[in-house]
Amino acid sequence: MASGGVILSNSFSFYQKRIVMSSRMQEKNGGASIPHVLSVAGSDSGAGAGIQADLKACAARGVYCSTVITSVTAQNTVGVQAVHAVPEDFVAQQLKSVLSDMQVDVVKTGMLPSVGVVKVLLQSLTEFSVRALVVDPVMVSTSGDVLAGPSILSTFREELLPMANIVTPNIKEASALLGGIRLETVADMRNAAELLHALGPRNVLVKGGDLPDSLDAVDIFFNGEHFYELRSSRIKTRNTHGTGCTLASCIAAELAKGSSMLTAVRVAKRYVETALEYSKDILIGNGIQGPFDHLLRLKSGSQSFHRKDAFNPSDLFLYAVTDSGMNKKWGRSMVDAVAAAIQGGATIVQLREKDAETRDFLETAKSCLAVCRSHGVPLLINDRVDVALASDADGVHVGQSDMPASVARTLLGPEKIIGVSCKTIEQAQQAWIGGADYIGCGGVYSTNTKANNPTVGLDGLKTVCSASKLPVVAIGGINTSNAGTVMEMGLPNLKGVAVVSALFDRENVLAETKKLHALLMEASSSKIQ
Ligand SMILES: Cc1ncc(COP(=O)(O)OP(=O)(O)O)c(N)n1
Ligand SMILES: Cc1ncsc1CCOP(=O)(O)O
Ligand SMILES: [Mg+2]
Repeated sequence: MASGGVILSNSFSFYQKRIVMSSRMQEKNGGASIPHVLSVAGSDSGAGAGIQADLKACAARGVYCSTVITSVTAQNTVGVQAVHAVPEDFVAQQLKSVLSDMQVDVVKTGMLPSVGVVKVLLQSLTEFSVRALVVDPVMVSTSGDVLAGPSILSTFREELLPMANIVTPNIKEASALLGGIRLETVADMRNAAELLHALGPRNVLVKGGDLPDSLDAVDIFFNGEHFYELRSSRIKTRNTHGTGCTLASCIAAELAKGSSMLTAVRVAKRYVETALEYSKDILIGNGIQGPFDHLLRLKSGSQSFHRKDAFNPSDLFLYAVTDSGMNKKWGRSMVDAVAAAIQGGATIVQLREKDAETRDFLETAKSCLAVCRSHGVPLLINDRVDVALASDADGVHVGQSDMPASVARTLLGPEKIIGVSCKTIEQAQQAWIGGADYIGCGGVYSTNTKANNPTVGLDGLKTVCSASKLPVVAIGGINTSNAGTVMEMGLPNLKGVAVVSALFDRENVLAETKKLHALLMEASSSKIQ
């Protein structure tokens, strides 16, 4: 077994020290520590790589990230215009500030511009215990600019790599570390991984993204015993600036959370692939290589991101809630039914699939979303936050026995719409506290669509509407013969009606939706006068 690695995971003295330290911290602060990565790297003014990428990657992976800046680069998507090295004693000062105060789990290195900086780092690591060292041997930027000269190679080989728990070179870096050997095939990468491992790091990941003539991106992971060929399909995008820094930071983050090395590498690869796929079309800067979106939020075409208002309560005016059984009975597809309802005047749609297989539900959601988006009508998913996330729908509607609104909000983020079914003032209050956007109140009248659902009647609706801090939509047994009555009551916060059978258990969805829409328009205009 290699002798390298800052801390051997089975090192008794290390754990003794850590246990003493953390219990002391908790005694003092009374709180729990959170996984912590320290990034020792250079700053990228364009924020695609370097310290900025490390911060975003750790944030995306739910890990705290502190920073020691080794160098400040003037950089954009065109290239590196200038480099200003931070004096070595000031790098040492930053290291001391962080490590003497904070409980760092994993140190991740990026740009280490001089032998002196490497030595300062190694000295700090002998003074302060951390659980692992992840070395991304940054030498050349993706634009081809040199970030660490050849003079540093022997220090990397002889002093840094033996301390590393993992080193993550790309093909050019692996070649440079091994004296310029040719790396052109997967077999060459395996050979390089073995040679690098012999220098002392406990694990090696040789990244094959730059390997010519390959449809897949192949990385070789070697732990001293086994080789793993980690393959993923190559994503066609210009937005790959910072992938190396991000991958290494993500490995560090997963290690800090307690993953094994192989799991950390696998998770990190999947995360980078997802982020690249998600942001393959975003446009930042005019150079040939752009940054990507670590937080998966800038995706072009995502209407929900670009929507000006996260939620407009007037969208609740005519709320169409689907039912696949009814649509099947009348011989039409879900997409056709949704399109007809929108054409007839539905202002929001909820996909309510109680019996569908998850895979079919997701496909239906995606198809319906395309229709809804093309008409600017929000699409919500009934019950299933996972399907809402996977389809990028505009939100969810949850009931009292479904996922709590507060949890759905955490998962879906601030922009998505969340509706909650409420029959009482207390439930309405809880929905508001939980971060919901609206409440659905009912059943107002009895219905065959939802079994075992006690009605609240018009009185119950009135009680909830009067107390609610959120906009309300009435649901349950509402149709063309009673919708006018509901709306003409002029209840505070009542914005519209939600209907299933009155639209979808009918032969002509378009005609029925138009009829209900006209009636609601009339009821709301009579309310204004
Ligand atoms: C707009 C709207 N209001 C209420 C409901 C009912 O939701 P829930 O109580 O979770 O019952 P199910 O629909 O899941 O059976 C709703 N779907 N939409
Ligand atoms: C889902 C739901 N939640 C309360 S009543 C109800 C069913 C509404 O269906 P319909 O409009 O056919 O009465
Ligand atoms: Mg439900």
